[in-house]
Amino acid sequence: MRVAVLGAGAWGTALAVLLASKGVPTRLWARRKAQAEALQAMRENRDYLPGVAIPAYLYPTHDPEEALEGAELAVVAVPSKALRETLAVLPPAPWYVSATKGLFYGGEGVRTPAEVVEALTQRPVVALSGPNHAEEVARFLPTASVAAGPEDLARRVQALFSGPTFRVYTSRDRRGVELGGAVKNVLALAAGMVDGLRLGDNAKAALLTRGLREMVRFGTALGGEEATFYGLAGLGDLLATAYSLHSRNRMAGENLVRGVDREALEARGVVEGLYAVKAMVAWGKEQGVELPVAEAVHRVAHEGLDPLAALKALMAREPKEE
Ligand SMILES: NC(=O)c1ccc[n+]([C@@H]2O[C@H](COP(=O)([O-])OP(=O)(O)OC[C@H]3O[C@@H](n4cnc5c(N)ncnc54)[C@H](O)[C@@H]3O)[C@@H](O)[C@H]2O)c1
Ligand SMILES: O=P(O)(O)OC[C@H](O)CO
Repeated sequence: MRVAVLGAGAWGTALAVLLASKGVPTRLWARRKAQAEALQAMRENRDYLPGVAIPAYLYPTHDPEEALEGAELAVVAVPSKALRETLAVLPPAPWYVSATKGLFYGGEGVRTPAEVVEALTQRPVVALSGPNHAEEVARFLPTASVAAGPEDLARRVQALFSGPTFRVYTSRDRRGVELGGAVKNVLALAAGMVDGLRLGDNAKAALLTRGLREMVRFGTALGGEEATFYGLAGLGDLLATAYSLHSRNRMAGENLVRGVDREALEARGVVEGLYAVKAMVAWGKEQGVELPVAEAVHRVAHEGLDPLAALKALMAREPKEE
């Protein structure tokens, strides 16, 4: 039994390290040949996950055929913006685990990464999501995650990834699990703005609590179960990201406040919240649903509004019942 991990960024590498350290033969597909060669030569991913040794059972490759050869399943861990083009260049796997966090909005409404993988491959897909920083998972710090999808395959993912430092729960609510993982990135951008503006603990707690309500409103309207958003893949991931020094989303919020330009925001890695917020706001406008925190993040990140003005506007909203 072999596993293919698609995407040699921080998360793909961490998941591949986790599996290979359990003795699971794992092939890690890197988009760039030079990156695969560097991983082979140095046995370390210096660009995306420095300081973590690559175990013997992990084989990095740029060759699509070699990556998927004999794989029981493929774990998709590329940024959401690269999902379609990645699946287009790779041979199919029997089934997939989607570890990408993101949101798409188009003619078919809101789509999650697992839904996109399923539509493109016509194979079963389990989503794996939770409060999971690659830097900590790869260093074997205690972590919990959720495998959501068809029950038999979710259980298979649970058995495959579980170990002394990685505890996997199963869920049937794949949509809710993925919506939680996408919305928390938008809220983490807002949390980073509060941090950058030094507005204090009260402001951050208020923003995240109201943001959680927004996650529930958005997520249940799209078919997620309310309890999912109070679980690991919702509240759990929101806490891990919004208070983290690792988080690229939270850090991007801080950098937006400092006037760092849009291109430079992704210098430390992909910032999924910048894309997810577009999908959220477009959906909210079409459905006539208010999403005040997401709209404020959108105005700052994509329309150039001053962050302080956006936060003041949130405070000045019409008084209401909690
Ligand atoms: N980093 C984490 O802790 C973490 C944890 C859970 C989930 N995720 C999710 O995993 C996904 C990947 O995140 P990451 O942290 O590994 O990103 P990263 O920024 O560390 O790495 C991105 C990787 O994608 C590759 N890439 C960039 N553009 C590409 C393209 N157009 N086509 C193919 N490959 C491309 C890069 O070469 C790189 O290998 C995101 O959706 C993220 O939200 C990340
Ligand atoms: O670094 P971030 O902000 O993409 O967050 C990483 C993971 O999603 C945390 O669970």
